[in-house]
Amino acid sequence: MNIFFIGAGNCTEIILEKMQNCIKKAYLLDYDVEKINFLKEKFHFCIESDFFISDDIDFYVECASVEAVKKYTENIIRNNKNIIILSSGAFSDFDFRNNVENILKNSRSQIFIPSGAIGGIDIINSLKDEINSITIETRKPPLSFNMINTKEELIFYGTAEEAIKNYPKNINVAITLSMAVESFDKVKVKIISDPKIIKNIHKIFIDSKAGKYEIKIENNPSNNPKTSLMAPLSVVGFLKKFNNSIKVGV
Ligand SMILES: NC(=O)C1=CN([C@@H]2O[C@H](COP(=O)(O)OP(=O)(O)OC[C@H]3O[C@@H](n4cnc5c(N)ncnc54)[C@H](OP(=O)(O)O)[C@@H]3O)[C@@H](O)[C@H]2O)C=CC1
Ligand SMILES: O=C([O-])CC(=O)C(=O)O
Repeated sequence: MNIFFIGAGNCTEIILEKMQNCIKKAYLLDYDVEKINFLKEKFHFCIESDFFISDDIDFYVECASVEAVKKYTENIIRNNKNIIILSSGAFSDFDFRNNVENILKNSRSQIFIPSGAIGGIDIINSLKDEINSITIETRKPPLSFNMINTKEELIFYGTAEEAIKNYPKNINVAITLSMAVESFDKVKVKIISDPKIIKNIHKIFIDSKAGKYEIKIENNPSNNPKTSLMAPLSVVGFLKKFNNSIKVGV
């Protein structure tokens, strides 16, 4: 398959590594030419590229930033191409979300938001209308927040929308949950900078008419300490099972 990557950083490198036997051509766009050159050297099927739309491309994959999602998605879906988005935080912007939904009404495109650094989206998909409350508590080492606190510190408590405004590279997971719940008011977010841990830990508490659920995820970080290794692996998992005729856990 041919993939256009928006962003040539940490997640893109991991996806390329894991998908190298399945990718024919990987187009790379990034502000940083050195990152592109590094990946071109490592994976010979990589090609530096400006943004373009082509029938040659099977998937656009965004592994860059909230801002990049806002810059490129509308063009991609106006042209009936599919995109996988990791920086799901972009969807907390009402105008952006609204425009995308309107364009999709007349487009054959699909937007795929992987579960990224969390799990339990299957539970939410099943219970959506039954949920009374949902909270995510995210705990990461201080380095992820460019902090040097020596004691545990609650650095944010509030809505998912406010959380992603304050921490656009650390809490996309809260917007992924909000998209799954189809409510931007319901998901409450706690963010803790914790010097005692080396993992990125997400706890999700769901109270619903069908039952109570607590999901704890202890992620190893990737080379980017803000980003859990599971986030790019969720894209790999999705791409590998996309063409399967039997889909499990849908
Ligand atoms: N949904 C989820 O569960 C998760 C989502 N994420 C998100 O995934 C994204 C990728 O993470 P990761 O690979 O670790 O990040 P990296 O910083 O390693 O790589 C992102 C690359 O994209 C570049 N970039 C950003 N915006 C643009 C743009 N508009 N045009 C061109 N290049 C751009 C960055 O350049 P520069 O450094 O100069 O900005 C950087 O080189 C991040 O937004 C992260 O927050 C991460 C973890 C979990
Ligand atoms: O990788 C993680 O653990 C979560 C993350 O950065 C995000 O949601 O933006």
